[in-house]
Amino acid sequence: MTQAIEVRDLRRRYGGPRGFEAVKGISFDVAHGELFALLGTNGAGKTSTMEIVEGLDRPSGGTVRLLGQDPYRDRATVRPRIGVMLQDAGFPADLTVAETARMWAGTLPGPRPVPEALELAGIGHRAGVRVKQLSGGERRRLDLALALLGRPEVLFLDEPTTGLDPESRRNTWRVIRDLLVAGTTVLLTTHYLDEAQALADRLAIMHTGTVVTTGTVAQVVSAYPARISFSASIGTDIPDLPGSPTITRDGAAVVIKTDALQATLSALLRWADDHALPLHDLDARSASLEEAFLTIAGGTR
Ligand SMILES: Nc1ncnc2c1ncn2[C@@H]1O[C@H](COP(=O)(O)OP(=O)(O)OP(=O)(O)O)[C@@H](O)[C@H]1O
Repeated sequence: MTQAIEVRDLRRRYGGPRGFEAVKGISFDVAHGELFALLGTNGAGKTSTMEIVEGLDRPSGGTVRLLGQDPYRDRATVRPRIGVMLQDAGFPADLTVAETARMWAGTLPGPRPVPEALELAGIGHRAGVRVKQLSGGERRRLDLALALLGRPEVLFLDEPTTGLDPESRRNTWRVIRDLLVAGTTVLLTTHYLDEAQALADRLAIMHTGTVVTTGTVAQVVSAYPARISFSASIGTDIPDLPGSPTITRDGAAVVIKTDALQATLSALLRWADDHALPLHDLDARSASLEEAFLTIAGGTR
């Protein structure tokens, strides 16, 4: 079966052939019904990538297939099958929520009933309110409702929960999960790593226009070392430990990074027991998505 989205060696240069290359030859696939998250530092190229996959922009190099078609050239046939959550849909602020949705629905073939889309996005209770009176979070929900109006097969969500309070974020996550269960494919950008962890089947971490790592959360995280930290009396000699860990000390604070958490930790605890040495503030954990991200953002991998 073909993928819902296929991106091959995608490039996007701004300002002509000698201009700035914001996306430097990236490749990824998104299967039907999958949520793929693009993560990355500011300016990494996520929005540039998203806009090309949506068909808003032409690549400077490489190819993109969206639902088997070229999203830029075949935009007229692809557009009705996708939903894009715009940051600011640009409707008159004097219209009410329901009027805005009806106006948008008027441009779509076979849209959902407006009340259904508003309820789905959790903004049904504000249907009669003028857009200019909505809070920032309510605006984001209206943006989501508009994206859902066309019953999209592929949904593009560019930072969908930025500015939402924690409860609204979780409501939006529920909406997204329900859409995935119903078979919708989702391409998401987010700065919230917990959002990617909660929703993404697979993800890519971008940095300065390239994909540095991609895979499931577990696959991405497994490439980074686990971390053990504790405080020990200054002058204590830490023994050789299995797993070839790197050990750094700052006064009494010790940080051990290892690819073999269980073996390193077991040996450390045995050694501490044998010497009746208390390890204060002992903490041991596998790498997190945040650590992988920060390592990449810091340019150390
Ligand atoms: N129209 C444009 N003309 C020139 N440069 C642009 C244009 N759009 C984006 N860029 C540049 O391309 C790079 C990538 O921008 P992009 O918006 O794709 O990054 P991003 O990963 O979405 O960042 P953020 O997380 O800050 O939204 C940035 O350096 C940006 O300044």
